[in-house]
Amino acid sequence: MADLGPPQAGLVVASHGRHCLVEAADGTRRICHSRGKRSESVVGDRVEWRVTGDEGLVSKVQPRRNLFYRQDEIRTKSFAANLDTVLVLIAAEPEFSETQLARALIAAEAQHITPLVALNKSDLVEPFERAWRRLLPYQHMGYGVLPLSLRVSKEADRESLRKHLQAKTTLVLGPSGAGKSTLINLLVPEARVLTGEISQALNSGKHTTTATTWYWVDPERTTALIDSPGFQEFGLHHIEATQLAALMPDLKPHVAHCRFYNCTHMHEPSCGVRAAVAEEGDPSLERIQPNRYRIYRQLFEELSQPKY
Ligand SMILES: Nc1nc2c(ncn2[C@@H]2O[C@H](COP(=O)(O)OP(=O)(O)OP(=O)(O)O)[C@@H](O)[C@H]2O)c(=O)[nH]1
Ligand SMILES: [Zn+2]
Repeated sequence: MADLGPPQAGLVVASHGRHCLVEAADGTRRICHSRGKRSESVVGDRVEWRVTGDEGLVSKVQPRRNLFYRQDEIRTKSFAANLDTVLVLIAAEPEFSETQLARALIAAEAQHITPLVALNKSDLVEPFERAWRRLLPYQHMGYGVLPLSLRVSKEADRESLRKHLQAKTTLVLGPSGAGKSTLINLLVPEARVLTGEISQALNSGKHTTTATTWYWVDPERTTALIDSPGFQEFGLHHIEATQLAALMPDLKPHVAHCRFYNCTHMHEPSCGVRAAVAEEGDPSLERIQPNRYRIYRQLFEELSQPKY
C-alpha cells in the first residue's frame, strides 16, 4: 500500500458506494475511499483525508451541523450534510403531491434546515394559478414560495434564485418533470459535463449517474447547489409520531390549547388542533386546512406502526 500523506481538510462533493470525490482546499478533486466497508461520508461532509498514491483515504468525518435524510421501514438514505436550505422544486405541471411536499418540509424542520419552495412553469397560466392557490397555506405558515418560469424567463429566474441562494449550501429536491435539471443547468452551465466526469470517475469508466452531486454556483466557491434524486417515497420513519405536530408550523401553535399534555390530536376531547381545523371549503388561512390535518393523520398512523 502506498504511503499516507499528511492529513488535509476536504469537502465531499459526490459519493457513490464506497467511493467519494473529495475537493481539497485548492479546488482539486480526488477519489477517496473510506476506512470502513461502506462509505460513511455524505455529500457536504467536511472531512480529513490523506493522499495514498493517486487516490485518497478519508480518515475522519468532521461533526455535522445537520444531516438531511429520509428513512423507510428498512433503509436510511442520507441526502447531504451541513445544509442551509432545502429547495423543493415543484411545478404547475405535472401536478405536485402535497403529501410529498409536506414530508420534505417536515424532514427539513426536524433538522432545523430552512426550506424554500419554488413553483415552476408560471407560463402555464391556469395550472399555475391552481398550484399557487394550493401553496397559499404554506406561504401563510411562513415558508418562502418562489414563482419560476425556468424555460421562459431565464435571466429573471437566475437573478431571483441567486439572490435567495447567495452564500448558502442548498439541496435541490423535486419530483421528476418539475424542472430540476433545467434549474441546475441555468445556475451551473457546466453541470452536465461535470456530472459526466464525476460519474465516470466514481464508477471507474462506467457511465451511470451518481446519486448526489455538489456544484459551485460562483467562482469564489461560496454558493453551492446539491442535486439529489429521491423525492418519491420520502419515508419519515426517523421521526416520532408524537413529534409531528411540532414540525408542522400550522398545527404547532394550537397544541398549547389541548387539554392533555400528551394529546395525539387524533381523537382526544378538547383538542386544540382538531378545534382549529377549518370546515371543508373554508379557505380561511387562520385555521388549519383540512388537507393538512389529513396529512397529519396519515403520517401519524404511518409513524405509529410498530418498528422492526
Ligand atoms: N412550460 C414550461 N416547461 C418547463 C419549464 N421549465 C422546464 N420545463 C420543461 O419541463 C420538462 C422537465 O424539465 P427537466 O428540467 O428535465 O425536469 P427534471 O425535474 O430534471 O425531470 P427529470 O429529468 O425527469 O428528473 C422539460 O420538458 C422542460 O423543458 C417552464 O418554465 N415552463
Ligand atoms: Zn390535541
